[in-house]
Amino acid sequence: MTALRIERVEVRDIRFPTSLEAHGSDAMHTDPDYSCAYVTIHIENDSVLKGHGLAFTLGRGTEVVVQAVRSLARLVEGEDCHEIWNDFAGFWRKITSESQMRWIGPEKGAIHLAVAAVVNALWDLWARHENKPVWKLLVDLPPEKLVSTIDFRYITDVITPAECIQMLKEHRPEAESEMKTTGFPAYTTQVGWLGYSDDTVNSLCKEFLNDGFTSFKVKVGQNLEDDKKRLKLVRDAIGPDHNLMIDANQRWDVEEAIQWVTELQEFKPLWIEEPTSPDDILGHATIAKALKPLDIGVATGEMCQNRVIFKQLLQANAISFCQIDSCRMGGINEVIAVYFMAKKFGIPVCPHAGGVGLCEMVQHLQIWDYISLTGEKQNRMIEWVDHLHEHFTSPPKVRRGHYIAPKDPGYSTEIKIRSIETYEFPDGKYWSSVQN
Ligand SMILES: C[C@H](O)[C@@H](O)CC(=O)C(=O)O
Ligand SMILES: [Mg+2]
Repeated sequence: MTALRIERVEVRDIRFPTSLEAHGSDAMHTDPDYSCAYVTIHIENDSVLKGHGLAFTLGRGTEVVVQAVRSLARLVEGEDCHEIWNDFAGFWRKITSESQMRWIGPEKGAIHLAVAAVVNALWDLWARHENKPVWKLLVDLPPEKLVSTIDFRYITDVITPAECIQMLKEHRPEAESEMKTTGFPAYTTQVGWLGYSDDTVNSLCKEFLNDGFTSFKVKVGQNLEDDKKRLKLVRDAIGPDHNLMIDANQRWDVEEAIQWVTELQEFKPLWIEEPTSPDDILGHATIAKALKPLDIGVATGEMCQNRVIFKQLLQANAISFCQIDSCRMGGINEVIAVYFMAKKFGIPVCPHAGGVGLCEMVQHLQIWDYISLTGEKQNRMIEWVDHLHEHFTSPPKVRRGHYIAPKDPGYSTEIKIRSIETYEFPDGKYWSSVQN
């Protein structure tokens, strides 16, 4: 087999000025500029095959993740991709456990975001090399091979490689064709950004209902009376039978969360997302117990730093919905470990996708889950936000409120050159024009 040697890991700071129109705003992140550390892996003597990966950020601070990618690059450059893919868990452990760098994590924060960007680029490259979209690569890998990509350190008390291999289904061609035609259910957060006016919220509800959406998420947590008004507006617009979810983005203390959400029960939220600190496992468990009689579930995960936190959330009965994020943990290798654990605990995964490039990635993971792991759609949906897809070479397709399985090879993470030239920070055309 010809070697696929990694010549260079290139990383860029890309920032889109979404804060200008309050896109993506919530109770804690009032002015996000959807951004990313964007990685391109170049292969020696090959100008065509490249891998693209990203870690989502909110603007300021992206430079820290970019620097972290540069620090990791020396562990990646010069490696042969085939050797990485043959022992992906070993490579993952090498870059997450480097004896000096692990001190600035371990497996959390900026260094772990950098791991995600690099690891996701390696999966994109692998899928392109196989000429398949990532979901299909995941589906087609023999169970032993797929499971061998996971580093099980810290989770064997809950799940083992043998159990994961057992869980994987035989190939299901009918499920594949269903994903290519009907697709997987989506929900929208578009109607719920905190900085949007009531008129905008109202017209977006109508637009998404017309597009076939049946589940809607709204931001809460800044002001209780405003939350009530906003939720009444949305509930009236979508009707009593559609799903309404609420998201506080870590705004409250534990008791405050219980009281606030209790005040909102009349709007019948399906879940309260990120009620408190993402690190507070027992706090989530307390909230979940208190809200159970109200039939309101707890959802979290977009800021869960690694598989260990997810493991404990599941062990503690702290969540009813598990919200993996494609680039908060260390890329696909770690995310699928969480899918396996969620299946074992019977908790549905509803991936987080409010950001740039996240809808692009998580569709692959959830479609794999449906085809190969759980075969379930009940209580499962992929978040959809309609921002910035025009900057990607393979934007996701959402039809009648469903994600349609992507066809293009890779992880849908390649950003168009023109967009890079415009939005690279600080010297791209857009940023140099606003700074002058
Ligand atoms: C800052 C992001 O837009 C965040 O509000 C996204 C989020 O919480 C979600 O999509 O859920
Ligand atoms: Mg959220």
